[in-house]
Amino acid sequence: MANILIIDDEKSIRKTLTEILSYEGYKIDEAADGAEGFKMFKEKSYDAVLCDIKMPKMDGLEFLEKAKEANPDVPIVMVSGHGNIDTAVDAVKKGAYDYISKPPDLNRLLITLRNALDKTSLVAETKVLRKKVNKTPQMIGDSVPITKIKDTIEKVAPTDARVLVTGENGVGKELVARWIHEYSNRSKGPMIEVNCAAIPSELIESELFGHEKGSFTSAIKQRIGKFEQASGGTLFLDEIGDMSLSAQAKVLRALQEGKITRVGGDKEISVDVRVIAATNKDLLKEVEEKNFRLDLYHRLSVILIHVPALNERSDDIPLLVDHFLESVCAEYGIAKKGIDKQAVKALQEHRWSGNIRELRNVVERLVILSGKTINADDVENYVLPANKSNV
Ligand SMILES: Nc1ncnc2c1ncn2[C@@H]1O[C@H](COP(=O)(O)OP(=O)(O)OP(=O)(O)O)[C@@H](O)[C@H]1O
Repeated sequence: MANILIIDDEKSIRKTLTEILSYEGYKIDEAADGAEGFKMFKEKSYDAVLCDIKMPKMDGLEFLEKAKEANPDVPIVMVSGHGNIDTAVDAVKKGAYDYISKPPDLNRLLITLRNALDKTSLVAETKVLRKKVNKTPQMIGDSVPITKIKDTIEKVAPTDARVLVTGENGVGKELVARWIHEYSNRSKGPMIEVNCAAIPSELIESELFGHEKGSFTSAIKQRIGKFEQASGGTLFLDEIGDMSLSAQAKVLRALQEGKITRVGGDKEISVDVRVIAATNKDLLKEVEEKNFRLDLYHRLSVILIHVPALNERSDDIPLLVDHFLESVCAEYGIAKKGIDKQAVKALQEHRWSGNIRELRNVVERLVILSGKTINADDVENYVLPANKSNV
């Protein structure tokens, strides 16, 4: 339930507001002047504040100014007497959410407050989403291979060199690509990802290079391809080993000449793109088997980064477990659970498939099924082969 702070020097007004709002289920704190109110505002987190304008010590406007500085996201509703409607309007200009007049009209009070609280939850939601959308996840680990990878990323990122990232499924290849982009001079540009394995071979060319209207039956509109979308940024070609030979020929040309032509078009379009590719296949073997072009392989693999599977860097497991414990518990909205040394050791000795997502799932399962501190018995009981049930 929402926490509301009421600041008013008139006891009777505080009492009325508190009665109405408590009845509606809000949790209320009261302060008798701006100074006391500001002290409480700093100490506790409120979802909204109702603040009188004329008060001794610190008046409503001063409170508003200070509170906006301390936490601009909390909506403040001014409560104004007859004489100071103008000041209330002024307060709204200075950042107050709205104002209500004394004596407070019940409906207007409740509606204003509800709107203000909706705003608070929207602001909070947007923050969470923004964090989710914008942030490249951390690359956890200080094992020798991960440290080397981080060093290489730092060296390679500012150049425009093409990078081929190899490794099994889910070992963190995309994360490597994201960090190269993030540390590069192109980080303000887009990072566009294409999963070559997920797109049917007859559509991959139009996906990569775009098409002109009417170039094939379903081409109803002109379409801009991923190469053009990534211009000024980075194009991440994931699962490149699954790309058809005819698309490979066109990608090769795009890399050689820095130009593409849309499917069904005849105009050459220059693109300024850095390409990072990834694969879980042995590309040289694919070359031998004539599934992959050697010339494209050479173009893509100026820098090679191999990301080892989890079993080859078990030194990183304690850090990864701690990291996932923190993020899983935060997602569930619970305090971070502990894990004892034996449990960590048991996780380190487990035969992992190599996929980091598997470790995260296991941590999530342990968080759900174990007590406050995860112990070795929990690991024994809950970290089971996929075909066994937890009960
Ligand atoms: N070193 C790491 N620290 C923390 N999280 C990691 C690390 N490596 C990978 N992850 C996380 O594990 C998940 C899988 O990583 P990612 O998608 O980069 O792997 P991938 O090799 O590209 O997978 P795929 O082969 O399925 O395309 C992601 O959620 C990623 O953020």
